[in-house]
Amino acid sequence: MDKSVLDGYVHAKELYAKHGIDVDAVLEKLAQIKISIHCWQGDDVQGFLFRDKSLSGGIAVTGSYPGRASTPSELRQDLDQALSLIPGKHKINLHAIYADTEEQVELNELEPKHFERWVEWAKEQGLGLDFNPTCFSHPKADDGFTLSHSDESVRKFWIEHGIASRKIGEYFGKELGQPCVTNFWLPDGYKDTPVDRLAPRQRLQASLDEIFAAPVDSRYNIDAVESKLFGIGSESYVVGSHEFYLGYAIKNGKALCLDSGHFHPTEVISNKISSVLMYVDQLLLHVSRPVRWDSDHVVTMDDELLDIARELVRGDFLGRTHIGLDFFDGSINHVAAWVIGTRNTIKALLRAMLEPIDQLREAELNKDYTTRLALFEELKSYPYGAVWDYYCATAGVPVREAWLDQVKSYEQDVLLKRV
Ligand SMILES: C[C@H](O)[C@H](O)[C@@H](O)C(=O)CO
Ligand SMILES: [Mn+2]
Repeated sequence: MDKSVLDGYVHAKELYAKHGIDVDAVLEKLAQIKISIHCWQGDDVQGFLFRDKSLSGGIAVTGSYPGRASTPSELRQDLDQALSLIPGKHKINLHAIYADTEEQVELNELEPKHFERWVEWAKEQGLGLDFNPTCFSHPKADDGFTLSHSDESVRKFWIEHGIASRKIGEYFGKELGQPCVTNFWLPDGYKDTPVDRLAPRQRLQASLDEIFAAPVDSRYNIDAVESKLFGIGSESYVVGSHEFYLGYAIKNGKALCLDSGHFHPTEVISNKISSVLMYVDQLLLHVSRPVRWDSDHVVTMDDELLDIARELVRGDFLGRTHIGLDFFDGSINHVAAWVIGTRNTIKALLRAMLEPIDQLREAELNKDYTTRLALFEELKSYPYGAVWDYYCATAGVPVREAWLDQVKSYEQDVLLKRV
């Protein structure tokens, strides 16, 4: 290890120790945290099942950076490259449209066998897998409705897809020895003001009830539901709103997914975590970065990312929270996007773990808000970067921006050679 990295770490350890923080213990804990890295950043949410179908569901990728993956092997190759630059062992989050099969298979007919190659690869790499039914980019979702559709045959198709998805999740969990989180997000909603806000929600509830009634082993598969405020084309009304899913998750013992881009622009999910976890057992996060809308920008070290990490650490919620990422930026190198967003998320957790929480809590309880504020501010310039560098070095991944050279070489050698 570079001597300056080690020296920096030794100095940082001393400073944090003065606040009672055992930095070595923090790093051991950090290494246990798995981030669920979303496969869809790698190919602009295109998938492999319906290559001619463009992205729908009110979400959008902008940018045409060259080299995006167009086969499952390419996507895995790119993920391997990204993972070699990210410290720790993580999970990969797949959508149904990422099935690796030569068969022309419909979404409601998907089976574990269509994902065998993903499982093989995950085993080789020591990764977990998460899953999502894909309720968009499909002819049966073209009018903007899926599980809440008023046409029974369309609704049935999506119910079957939901059941098939949970079985695939169960298979992932069983094969990989760690539960798979299967997350339900659907775009259903109206562009303009509806007359009837209730009936679609009743239909969605009935569909979910039917999907979750299918026997699936909860040791291997965890069901999650994800709300949204609005999408492109569903600006006035979204069936699966926050209140709908919060209620559904509490009533039915499901995990709730909070996506940081799915609320009003000034509303933050960091402030929801402690409340939600009082009533639901497990939380799924889609860490993203909304810029003015649900734009799914790459996660940066901004205040909200830090506040999310702080809430998870201060509330001791890491054991009940599945931390997933959800961004898709087609204007930059696809591998770099994963590396930047994932490293930032882990780094934010590290920063949160390096806070003298007991000391801060004591100041707050004693109404010594001066000390609380002074510590908050001074801690901002504590040398967490030196701890991060040491963590990367010991995990065998590049220190600081050295990873960028590797991504640039990979771009030259692999990405730009793709046709
Ligand atoms: C592709 C994802 O499932 C999707 O981004 C969803 O999670 C979402 O956040 C939609 O806005
Ligand atoms: Mn999401």
